[in-house]
Amino acid sequence: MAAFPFEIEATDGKARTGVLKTPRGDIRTPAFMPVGTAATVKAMTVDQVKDTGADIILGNTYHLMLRPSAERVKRLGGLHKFMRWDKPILTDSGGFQVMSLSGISKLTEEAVTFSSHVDGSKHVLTPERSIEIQADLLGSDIVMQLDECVAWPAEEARARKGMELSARWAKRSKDAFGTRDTQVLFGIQQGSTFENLRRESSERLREIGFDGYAIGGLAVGEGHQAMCEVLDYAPGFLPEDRPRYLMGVGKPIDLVEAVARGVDMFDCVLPTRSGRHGQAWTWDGPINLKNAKYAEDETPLDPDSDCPASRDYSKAYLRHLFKAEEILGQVLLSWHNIAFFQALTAAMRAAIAEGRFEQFRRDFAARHLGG
Ligand SMILES: Nc1nc2c(CCNCC3CCCC3)c3[nH]c(NCCc4ccccc4)nc3cc2c(=O)[nH]1
Repeated sequence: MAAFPFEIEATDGKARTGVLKTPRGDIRTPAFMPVGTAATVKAMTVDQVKDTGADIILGNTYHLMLRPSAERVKRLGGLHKFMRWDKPILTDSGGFQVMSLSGISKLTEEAVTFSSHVDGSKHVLTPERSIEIQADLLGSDIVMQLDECVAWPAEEARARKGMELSARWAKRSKDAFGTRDTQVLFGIQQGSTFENLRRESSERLREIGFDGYAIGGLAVGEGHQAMCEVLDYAPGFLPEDRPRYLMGVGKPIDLVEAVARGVDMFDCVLPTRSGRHGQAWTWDGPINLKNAKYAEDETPLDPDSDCPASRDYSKAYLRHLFKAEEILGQVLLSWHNIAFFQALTAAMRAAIAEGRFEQFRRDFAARHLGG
């Protein structure tokens, strides 16, 4: 019996809508998970994040093990208490962040060793240590195996090596995790853009057995089309009765096209990162609020939204805040963008439940990409 029941309430083609039930609360899928890298969803309070409708956020092993250290978070009561977020938290295992953030790093069968981008100190991440940090010290609800995300493009032989290492680390992660009744472990499918490797990766993960399955190794530069081509088959290799989480994705159109191919969960820094730089995501596509055309535009970003940042402030005011480099601009736009991503997933859940997802998908693309 899975530790977290996943109830699929409706399907429409390959798209699914359901609920992943956890001791800290239900996660409605399709779900967008805001990224809370250093124990904060940047520029937002946890009450604002909750206000957007987010059911779960991400925490980050890599950042928190470097600062303030996982042991200190543990001594302070764990990540939920530390940051005052009482709903579910999913933590990534840290390997991906090492490869993309830290300077010197070495990857062997045993571990990833690296020097901190904060103070240059040396650190070691093994599958076992990552599980200890996530499950025992941070106390996250959904734990990710340590994996190797192979850079794109990759030769098949290189992609196979990374997939097989990740599969061996999946086993070590599962053994270290053991059986727990209030936390779960997700495996991560690898294999770059090779269908046979993706299938093999999935078979190895299913043999080991996980409560949920992530699709890794994508959104690494391959582009929307190539990602969709992999998603035409990769989700289907994973158990259909367990959640499928596409890591690091993505733009609104990526979410819609991935849901159409059977994906349930997403995370991306895009809404918060682009918000801090003045980019607002809307049903009519992204807009850059620093653009002079908004200088006297008194309309809000979305008058129909229940998010104050989207409904109550004029584009003229938001533009002013960015031109004046006022912190409030970053706060309001992060809030708006997260609220938009939550409104998008809520609209997809409703469309699937009502059997009209294909129409939603066509209408969304026409309006959002229409220009
Ligand atoms: N374990 C693991 N993590 C991956 C991640 C990190 C997901 N977010 C983690 C959060 C935890 C805290 C930080 C992030 C990925 N992120 C991306 N693309 C991001 C692309 C992107 C980059 C910048 C802006 C927008 C999109 N591909 C990913 C692949 C993997 C993977 O195979 N394995």
